[in-house]
Amino acid sequence: MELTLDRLSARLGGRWVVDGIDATPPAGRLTGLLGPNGAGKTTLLRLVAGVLSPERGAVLVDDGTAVHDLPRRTRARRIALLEQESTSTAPLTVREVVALGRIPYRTLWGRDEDDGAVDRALASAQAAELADRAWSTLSGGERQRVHVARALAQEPDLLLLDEPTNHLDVSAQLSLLAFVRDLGTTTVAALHDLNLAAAFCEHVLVLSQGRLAAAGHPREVLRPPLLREVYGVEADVLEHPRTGRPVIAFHEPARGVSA
Ligand SMILES: Nc1ncnc2c1ncn2[C@@H]1O[C@H](COP(=O)(O)OP(=O)(O)OP(=O)(O)O)[C@@H](O)[C@H]1O
Repeated sequence: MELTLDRLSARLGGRWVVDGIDATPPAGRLTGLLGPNGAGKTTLLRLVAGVLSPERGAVLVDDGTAVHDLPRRTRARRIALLEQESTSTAPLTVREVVALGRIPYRTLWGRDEDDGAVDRALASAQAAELADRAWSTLSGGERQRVHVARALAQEPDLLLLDEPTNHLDVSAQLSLLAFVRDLGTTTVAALHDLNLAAAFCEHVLVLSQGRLAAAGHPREVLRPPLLREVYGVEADVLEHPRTGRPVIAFHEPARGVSA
């Protein structure tokens, strides 16, 4: 899906939390949404998903249709949002949780048009072995994989992931991001781990206090002056010996000096 953010702005609690963002995440690729705590990443993802309405500007898809003008069912089929720390307290099995992602595809009689979609999504998210478990008994990392499966079951054209690697061990983090990168779906993922973003993203957007501080390929964007300005950290940026991508080696903060 083609996606354009056009002067996108939203105010929460009387403050501009997303402030005039212009951006074009590349279609069919993985874009990392970066920035310190409170920078506006979650709010931006919710605006793009159409869950929140912008106060100014717009989110445009395809030939320039505003996300908010898409019919509800179309939006539910085409855009999946994996929220941070999604919870579900209902006594559901994992398969039932993933099947919630298929609701926009149910016919009037409640039948899914594609009864293989749930199994495909479970397999892709490496959660197939959890299918018959009770949701409430899963570990944090297992729950995260199931949430990813639910978003994949929606078979969206635009995948929005808020900290998808939360709770995942290193192997699961690498497999998830490699999978999402190779999916060919326009994906925007809020990430805190800059080295994961550097390794897997084609494009990164860096937010700072609601504004776009930088955008581009991680190699161009993730440089020491930007890391200092946006995150208040010192770092050396090296080159990965195998991939040529940036590897960020952070310095310890100086004692007694706050960022
Ligand atoms: N409903 C709300 N009312 C008032 N302020 C809000 C509301 N929701 C979010 N904010 C504020 O907006 C700012 C941006 O929040 P947001 O959750 O988008 O940031 P984030 O970049 O996702 O942060 P984190 O990395 O900590 O998850 C924060 O300062 C937050 O306190």
